Amino acid sequence: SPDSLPRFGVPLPQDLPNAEEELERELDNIDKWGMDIFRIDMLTSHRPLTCVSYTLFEERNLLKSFNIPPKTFVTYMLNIEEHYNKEVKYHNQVHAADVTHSTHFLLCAPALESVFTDLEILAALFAACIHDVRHPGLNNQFLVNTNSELAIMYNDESVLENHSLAVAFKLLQMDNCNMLEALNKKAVAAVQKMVIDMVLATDMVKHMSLLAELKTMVETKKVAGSGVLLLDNYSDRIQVLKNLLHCADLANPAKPPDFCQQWTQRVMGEFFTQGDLEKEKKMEVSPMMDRNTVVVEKSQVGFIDYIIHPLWETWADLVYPDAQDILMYLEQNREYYQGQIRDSPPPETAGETANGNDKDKELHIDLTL
Ligand SMILES: COc1ccc(C2=NN(C3CCN(C(=O)CN4C(=O)CCC4=O)CC3)C(=O)[C@@H]3CC=CC[C@H]23)cc1OC
Ligand SMILES: [Mg+2]
Ligand SMILES: [Zn+2]
Repeated sequence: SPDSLPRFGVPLPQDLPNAEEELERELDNIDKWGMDIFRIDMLTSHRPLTCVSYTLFEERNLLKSFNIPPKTFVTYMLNIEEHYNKEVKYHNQVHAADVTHSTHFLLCAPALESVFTDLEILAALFAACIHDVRHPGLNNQFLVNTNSELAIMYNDESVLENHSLAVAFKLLQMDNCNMLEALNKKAVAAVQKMVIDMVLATDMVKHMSLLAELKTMVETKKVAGSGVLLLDNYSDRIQVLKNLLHCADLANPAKPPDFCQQWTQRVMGEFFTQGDLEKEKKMEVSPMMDRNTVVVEKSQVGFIDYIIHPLWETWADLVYPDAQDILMYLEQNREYYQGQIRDSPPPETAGETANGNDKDKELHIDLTL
């Protein structure tokens, strides 16, 4: 019947004869880290978020568990997807779909089996879907420095993250969009609080404190007899979910090389666009955003060494040995970028060269050779 939903929630491109079977093949990898979200974006006419979230909610039986009418779920998700910015090169609906899929994968870790309730899983997937909605392709610092409407609205505090949350909960109130309508008030309040806590934790200013807490949790890790994590209070449970979403948001360098490199191109495209705008406005250009000075490969090595590896190494300890393959991809990608850096000589110690000779003399010798 006309009002029945398409199989994957979204209409498929008419000009692709076997789009449905191609899409089915890609979605067969939905429980694998290497699922090709870029191909799903293409096969769904750029609605990967609705397609992936619908597939995941069906697979996890969350629509039935919470009496979410499929039509309502899809209507809401299409609405959310529409509110991601297609012109933004990185923080668009493909990133949201990718983070939602990565969140699902991380929740599947054996160390987390039966640890989280369906309500907590719904909250985590929902948070991933909406966490960057209405992202303008500009960072918080830019919005604050330019006294933007958003920065004033949110008093300079996690401006983008607050905005995404407000938009997501506002859209729930639109016609036929309230996917949480069948939940009782207490459950809705619990989901809303968890989603707010998780999305606010994706603001990179929270990274160091989040990682420090995760390290403490790993050091004092309580494990049940079956080997799964023991989390017996809200604070510990939400702390793991915050870090899980943060890891999913910082998963690009830990993905198969060709996906990692596509994400790098996209994020640098977005960063350089902001850098150009900062130059235009005679502002100081933000770190990693000056297309004339940035060495992309060096930025990736620095990003991996200072941010990504410390986080993922700690996460991998928490769920040991479930994230070992992810760590492998991360180390492989780090080596790739390190190898791409035009071979600069090894760092010299002050005043003398690598083999201990006096710099000037060696330079002299070179010149006369
Ligand atoms: C695929 O590649 C990237 C994907 C996402 C980001 C994000 N970056 N950021 C901050 C930018 C400023 N930061 C740094 O400069 C960190 N840093 C150092 O301090 C030394 C070297 C280095 O890179 C912290 C992260 C974001 O805030 C984005 C939004 C949320 C999550 C990650 C995103 C960066 C990527 O490649 C550099
Ligand atoms: Mg964000
Ligand atoms: Zn994000």
